[in-house]
Amino acid sequence: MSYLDVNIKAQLANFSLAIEERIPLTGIVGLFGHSGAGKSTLLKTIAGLKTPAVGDITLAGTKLLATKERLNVASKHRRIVGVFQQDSLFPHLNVRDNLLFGRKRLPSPTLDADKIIEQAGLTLLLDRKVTYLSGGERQKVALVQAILAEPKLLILDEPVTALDRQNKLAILQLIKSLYLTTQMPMLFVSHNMSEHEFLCEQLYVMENGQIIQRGEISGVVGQLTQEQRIVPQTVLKIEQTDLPEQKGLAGQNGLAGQNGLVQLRTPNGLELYTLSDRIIFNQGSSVCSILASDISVCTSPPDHSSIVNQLSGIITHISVHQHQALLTVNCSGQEFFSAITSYSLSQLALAVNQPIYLQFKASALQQLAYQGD
Ligand SMILES: Nc1ncnc2c1ncn2[C@@H]1O[C@H](COP(=O)(O)OP(=O)(O)OP(=O)(O)O)[C@@H](O)[C@H]1O
Repeated sequence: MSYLDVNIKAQLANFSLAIEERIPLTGIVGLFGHSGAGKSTLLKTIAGLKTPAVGDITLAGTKLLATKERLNVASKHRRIVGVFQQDSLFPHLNVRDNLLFGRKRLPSPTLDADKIIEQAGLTLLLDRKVTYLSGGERQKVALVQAILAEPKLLILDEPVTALDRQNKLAILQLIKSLYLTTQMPMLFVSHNMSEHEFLCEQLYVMENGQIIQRGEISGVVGQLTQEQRIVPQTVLKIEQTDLPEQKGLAGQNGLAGQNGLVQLRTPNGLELYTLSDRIIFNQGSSVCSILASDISVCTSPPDHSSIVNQLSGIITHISVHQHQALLTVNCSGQEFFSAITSYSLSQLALAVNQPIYLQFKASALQQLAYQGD
């Protein structure tokens, strides 16, 4: 396994950055932090765009910075490429030439460029000028351009923040599928936890110039919730909506099913209900979320309940902080988060590995983003 080792100290006016971290480059690694936490400063330092007062940075065994030895590899030689909120495509070049730009410098490229361009759905756009692309298409080109430069580390710094929600999921899904194809080390930075939950297995959390949490995403999310730093939510991929009565468009965006309910199905076969005005219907896949505070639990199957979403699962993790408890529950392979009081936790005598029933209203299931055809 390769690592990104960062051991740096920097002072920028009133802001101090102090990082001492060994980050395993496996899966897409998430970096979360609220505005001003120091994410951009850290990324710029890793990429060689800022030099800290003291420190060492080593990427996959190659030393990039060692201030004691006066070693500071120039940014352009670090083999670290970034994709940002705003792309920096060359306006005078077409899509093909933009895509292949960074590749020219590679002595022996290993990725199959045609295959990746096809995977990203860019083949038909190759001859088009980038000034004639939509925002989502431009970001796809920026992403594939970065991947085709075959960096040792790809930094994705808020890459979907500037996109409308219709394009967000398409780019997130593309990042995921390109990671699976290339296994390229990726550091994904965002202040949106849903995006991390969708993409990352490992998460690092920054605050005040330091990494304050690290580890497997569900554990980190649980911890942040308990400390009331974030509102936790379950993020679900939705594969299809398939009630036969969902025929005919209602309103601008949605499909009206029977009683205004729309049935959704996840890839693991869970069938859930939402309200027709909570979802933009499209034939493509979608992502929905439910706040942990909207999911309640029962130790026996709920009977005669008005709540339409009822699932059975197994408790896999419980974390308690003051008067709040966060349960992680596995239902047919999908993790759900439920926030309950520690009073309910003890009243119901809940424990890890215990079978349990979850309930949440249709109105609690909201769409995060959707992908068009
Ligand atoms: N050149 C500089 N001189 C002085 N202070 C700076 C400089 N660059 C950044 N800062 C300060 O460092 C802190 C961290 O900024 P940074 O941009 O790294 O945060 P961030 O987590 O990336 O935030 P955002 O998500 O809003 O981009 C901020 O308080 C910022 O004002």
